[in-house]
Amino acid sequence: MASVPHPHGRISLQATNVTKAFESGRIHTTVLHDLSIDMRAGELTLISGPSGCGKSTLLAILSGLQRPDRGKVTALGQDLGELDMRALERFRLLHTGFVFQGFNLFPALNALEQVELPLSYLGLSPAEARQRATASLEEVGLGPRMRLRPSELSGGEKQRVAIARALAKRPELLFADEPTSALDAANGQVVIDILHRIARAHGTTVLCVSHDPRLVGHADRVLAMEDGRILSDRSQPSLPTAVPGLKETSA
Ligand SMILES: Nc1ncnc2c1ncn2[C@@H]1O[C@H](COP(=O)(O)OP(=O)(O)OP(=O)(O)O)[C@@H](O)[C@H]1O
Repeated sequence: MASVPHPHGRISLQATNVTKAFESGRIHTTVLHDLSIDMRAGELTLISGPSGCGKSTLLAILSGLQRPDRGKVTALGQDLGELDMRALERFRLLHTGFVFQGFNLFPALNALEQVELPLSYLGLSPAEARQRATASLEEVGLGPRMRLRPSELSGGEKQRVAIARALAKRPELLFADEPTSALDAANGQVVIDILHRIARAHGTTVLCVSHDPRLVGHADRVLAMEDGRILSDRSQPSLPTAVPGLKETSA
């Protein structure tokens, strides 16, 4: 698998006139209204907004997990609507990483094994998988703790394992759905700063959705969403992302 890094600043992910509705019995709810946005490589974009405004649905559509009813999603130059289910799955495997609120770790595996496991699906040899997994865990500051299982790690550390697992695939697109909501303020800040550093260091397009207002200052760009629409779109000078214990990587 050769994943070519998308140049920093280049538009890498785009939604054009996307509409999505759900039917529940006789109730028809339009969750996304003719929404258009684009995101750039090397940036952390935060989509913030109240519960139920459509953030997770938008993330699912942008990542190819769901299809829009109308409109188009272009990821890394590929119109996702042109891909059948199998091709879409392959696209996601090769190019995307996900981080979720609940970490989604296997209780019986240590941190190193959690990160190695998905690399086998990419066809990496065990030696390559180990080398990549180790590098990713070191990058998120967990080098010394990589032999520990989830029950032996704090919430913040578990989320860092989940980030390392996504990072080890070297995805061009990294999606995070409420990655800090199970964490206290300090750990939440470390997690968002790690995601920010990944965008910078690897040219990754990082899209994070959250209703946590504390994250706003840590993103390159903040899209405020309400009732299925983008209300404001603000780029901002980003804060330094020095995280104690993290390995420095060059951009
Ligand atoms: N599969 C589905 N079937 C029916 N309704 C759905 C489905 N998925 C989402 N919805 C509805 O769409 C609306 C938006 O949901 P979504 O999860 O995208 O919002 P959100 O902004 O991410 O909320 P939260 O911050 O609480 O996670 C909600 O009213 C939800 O009930």
